[in-house]
Amino acid sequence: MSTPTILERIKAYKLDHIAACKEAFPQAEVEAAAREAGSVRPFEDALLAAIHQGYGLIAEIKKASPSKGLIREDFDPAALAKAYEEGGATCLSVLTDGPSFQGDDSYLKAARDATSLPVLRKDFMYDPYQVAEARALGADCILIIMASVSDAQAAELESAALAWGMSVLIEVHDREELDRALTLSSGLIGINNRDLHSFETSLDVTRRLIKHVPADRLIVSESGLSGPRELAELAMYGARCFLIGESLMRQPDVKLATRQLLANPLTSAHGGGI
Ligand SMILES: O=C(O)c1ccccc1NCC(=O)[C@H](O)[C@H](O)COP(=O)(O)O
Repeated sequence: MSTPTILERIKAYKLDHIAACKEAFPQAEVEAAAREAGSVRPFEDALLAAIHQGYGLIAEIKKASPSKGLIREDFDPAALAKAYEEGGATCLSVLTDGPSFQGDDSYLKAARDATSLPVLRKDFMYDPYQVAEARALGADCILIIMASVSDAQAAELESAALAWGMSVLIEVHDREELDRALTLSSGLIGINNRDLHSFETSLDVTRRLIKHVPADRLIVSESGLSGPRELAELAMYGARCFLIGESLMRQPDVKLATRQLLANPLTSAHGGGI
């Protein structure tokens, strides 16, 4: 038997974790908490508005990763969220997975309470229970990783999120996943430059897949992005939205780094769309 990849290992412990959570907090209780969570902040609409003036940035609060280990020692989710907001980020992404990312549900709440930005719960979703849980925490968007779910699971997760009024970011890494994603209704397609089985990361993934995404979907290029030049280069291919974690988390001044990243966006006046 071959060694499981990181994504397969994450899925295995996550399914155990979901079963344990369901024992401890029955679905009806979590749904009641989700109904009390207050209004949803418009995640997809915020990105659509942002790209009229520049780039849409989903700035990620990420303490550690399986590929890099600890990324940021001085880690205060509320302060980081504020720095991102003041630096001009459009939305936040908060990793809530503990075992692989040193994340925590409380980080999402802290980050969201500290800003007015819409927030993505960045986690590995397999069950509508987690969607209700995400809403109960205050999340405005969930992630569906096509590499880790069946078509039926993806549709079930999407419809649960839409029923809660949330946005859905559907993440793909190859053509087959993209074709499957396009059978769903969400307008947000994340092209992950990182292969979640091997960790190999290349911006060629965005360059290759972007031309197969219909114009009515909003593309978010994710992972391995580190500077304005890279954003401008992908903007030439038609990407206007970016999800960035590690390179911003490694900056001593997160607000300044965010501001500098967004300062001179490539606009249509420069041309665009190769
Ligand atoms: O970041 C990882 O090493 C990783 C490994 C396995 C599954 C998921 C992983 N990351 C989750 C993400 O999607 C990224 O945090 C996100 O796209 C930001 O990427 P980056 O800017 O490279 O931190």
